[in-house]
Parts: sequence; structure tokens; C-alpha cells
Amino acid sequence: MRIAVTGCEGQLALGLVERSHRRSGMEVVTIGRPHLDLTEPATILPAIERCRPDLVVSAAAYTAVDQAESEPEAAFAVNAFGAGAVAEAAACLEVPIVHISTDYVFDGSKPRSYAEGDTPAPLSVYGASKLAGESAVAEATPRHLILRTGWVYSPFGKNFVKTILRLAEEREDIAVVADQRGNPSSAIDLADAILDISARLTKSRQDAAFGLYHLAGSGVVSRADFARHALAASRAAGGPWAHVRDIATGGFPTPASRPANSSLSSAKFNATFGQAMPAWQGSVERTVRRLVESISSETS
Ligand SMILES: NC(=O)C1=CN([C@@H]2O[C@H](COP(=O)(O)OP(=O)(O)OC[C@H]3O[C@@H](n4cnc5c(N)ncnc54)[C@H](O)[C@@H]3O)[C@@H](O)[C@H]2O)C=CC1
Repeated sequence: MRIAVTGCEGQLALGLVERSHRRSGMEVVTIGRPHLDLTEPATILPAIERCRPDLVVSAAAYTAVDQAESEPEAAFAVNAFGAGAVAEAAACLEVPIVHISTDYVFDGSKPRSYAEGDTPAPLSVYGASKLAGESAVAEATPRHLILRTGWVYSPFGKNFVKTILRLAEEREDIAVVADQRGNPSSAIDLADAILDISARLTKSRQDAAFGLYHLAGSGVVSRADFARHALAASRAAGGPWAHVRDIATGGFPTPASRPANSSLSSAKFNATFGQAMPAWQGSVERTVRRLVESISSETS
């Protein structure tokens, strides 16, 4: 099976490449700029068609949450119109699509984890653009799986865990918001889950499983406790450590508002596909060990 993934350097794209190497008969081809540019609709179908995929994973996105507040056109061009064009290309090539969306489609006012039936109400331009992308994908093809995830981290690219480890090298004390809760989701675990279900998605043209799902790391935590866990894992692996000081979101103003609770229930995905994402703690520890090893090998 050949899987075409949009975005060459993205965390999830690189996770899919890495995890596919462990599976026989599975090839992941990443496509990105300049060959596939989500803001250049004419590039999209030809670039995907050249891969002759059995499945498309739409992972590329405008992910600069704060910057999107001052660049709404750019965010919508990529996350809404670009995502729709990728789904149209998948429909044209008669292959299914897995499209990745976000917990930031919710406003965070629900006291419990969000289910697929809960009404989205994005607080940010990024969240609104991703929500518009979900609609565009669903309109383009019935053979879609829209996976909303949250708080993605990995050994690759830019992410919260890497930022916290970098700050711990520079400071003894790091202030982290303690009133935002979510599910840390490893891009490696997400990649495994997508690869696990890919055969089922390509098997049937009318699988009842197509639709909208939440898929995030198991367990809910605050940003501050997420940071503490990553730093404890780093210290255990011989890496940097710092004290984490709880602050309120109001004490760390950002251009984009973020939901206080963006935790997602993955129960529908788990029941439909018979598998669950690992507990977030162990996945954070595995990622941190890799990061600490790479810091050590760079400095030795
Ligand atoms: N990073 C996070 O915490 C979360 C991410 N998501 C979603 O998960 C998916 C994967 O996220 P990550 O791997 O973390 O993203 P990432 O930011 O690591 O990578 C995004 C990729 O999209 C590419 N891209 C951006 N604009 C493009 C354009 N015009 N044409 C072609 N490629 C373009 C970038 O070059 C990059 O390779 C995205 O859809 C994102 O919205 C959802 C929830 C949380």
C-alpha cells in the first residue's frame, strides 16, 4: 500500500515515514512545497496523482496558532481551501482520505472531554480555519476520515516538549499555564494508529467507518503538569531539568485565545477500530529519551 502524505517536514508526516519503515508492504510518500502548495490549487492534484496513492493523509496545515490571528487569509487558504482541494484530489483519484483536524475547534467551556457530537465553537482564527477545512473535506468526498487531535509533540519539528527542554537548558524556573487542559498526543502514536487502520479504509468503498473521530493521547493533563512530566523524564535520562511554576492563562497573554479544556474523548475511534492510543505519560517519556539522546550526541 502506498500512502501520500501532505507536508514533508511536519511532525505527523515524519512520524508516518518513520513508522512505515517498520511495516512490510507499506510505503509513505511525503509531498510538500514547491511540488504541492496548498495555496496553489493547480499543484495539488498533479502532485498527489504522481504518487499513485492508495490512501491520502492530509497532514499539512498552517499551524502557527498565534500568527493566524493577523493572517486569517493565509490560514484559511491553507487549512480550509487547501484541505478541500486535497480531498477533491483524493475523490478524483478514487482513494480515501484521512484528514487531520484539531481540538481547537472547541471553545473549552465543557467540563468533560469533548465527543464528536459536541458543537464546535472555535475561539481562534486557526480553529475556525480548521473547522472550515473539515466541512470542505466532508463535502468533497464521503470516503473521508476526519481525525481531530490535540497537543501534538514528537522528536521532530517544533513542539511544546522541545520548547520546554530548550527553556530548561537556559533557565532554572519556567512559567507554564496551569488552567489549560488537554491530551498530549505523540505524532508517533498517531502515525501508528493511522497505519493500523489504513488497510481497512482502502478495502471498502462504502465502509460505515468513514466520518468524524477524535483521536488523542489517553489521559488528560494541564499544560504545567505536561511540562513537569517531560522535565522529570528528561532529568531521569540525564537531560535538562527546571522547576515549573504554575501561571494562569491571563498571566501569559497570547494573540490567539486557547480553550481552557480541549480534551477529546477517543471512545468512538476506540470502539470502531478496536484500538486505543497509549497513555500520554509513557509516550512523553519515550520522546524525551530520544530528544535527550540527540542533544547528548550533538554536544559530544
Ligand atoms: N501541532 C499540534 O499541536 C496540533 C496539530 N494538529 C493538526 O495536525 C496536523 C499535523 O500537525 P503537525 O504535524 O504538528 O504540523 P507541522 O506544523 O509540524 O507541519 C505542518 C506541515 O504543513 C506544511 N505546510 C504549511 N503550509 C503549506 C502549504 N501552503 N503547502 C504545503 N504544505 C504546507 C509545512 O511545511 C509543514 O511541513 C495538522 O493538520 C494540524 O493542524 C491538530 C492539533 C494539534
